[in-house]
Amino acid sequence: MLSFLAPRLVRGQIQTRHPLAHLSRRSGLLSQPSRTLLPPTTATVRSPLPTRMSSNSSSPSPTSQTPPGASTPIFGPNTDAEALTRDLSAFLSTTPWRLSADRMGLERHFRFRTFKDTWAYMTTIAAHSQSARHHPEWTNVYSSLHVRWTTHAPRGLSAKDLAMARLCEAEAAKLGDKVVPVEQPAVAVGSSAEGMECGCGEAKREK
Ligand SMILES: C[C@H](O)[C@H](O)[C@H]1CNC2=NC(N)=NC(=O)C2=N1
Repeated sequence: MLSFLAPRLVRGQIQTRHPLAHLSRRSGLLSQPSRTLLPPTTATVRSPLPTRMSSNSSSPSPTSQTPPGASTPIFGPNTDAEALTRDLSAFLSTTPWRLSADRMGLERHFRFRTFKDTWAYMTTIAAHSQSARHHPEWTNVYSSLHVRWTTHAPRGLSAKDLAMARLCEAEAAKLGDKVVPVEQPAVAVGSSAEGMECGCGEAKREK
């Protein structure tokens, strides 16, 4: 029985995770992942990128039908799909960033030591966003932050999203242990605070 094809129920949401995803996370051992026959879900897609990516659709719209390759990104028009696919694969296999469930965004969950650290990080990213004229979709609850990069117009994943996700990663790396390692949540929380572990209960009084 192909039990690994069965969706995993996490907090009432369906999660699709390639059974060998752990092999590909850093080792790159799984270069040709098999595709599941599952429709896109509201959960973060954790499968590594297939080698064949979606084309530059001018009207990307996730359908209710099973797509060929549920984890292929949906790029915006005028995107160099080949180059972006290559760069994305490298980025996703070396960082906690994930392709979002609608396949049009990159997202990562952060946890900081304190609210002050979180706020400072958001201020830094906000300033970069203003300069780059590309703005995040993000949700903050106390010291938790969920960041998603997608391009609204024209709709779809673009090189700008990857550039901003890289920038977020670089800024977080500068903060050292002010960024707390955290499992990426199975449930995408970009659209609401649901599922965000704020860490309030564990927090000591901030200065
Ligand atoms: C004119 C201005 O550059 C555009 O409206 C920008 C603003 N910030 C943006 N941010 C994001 N994430 N996607 C966009 O399409 C976008 N468009």
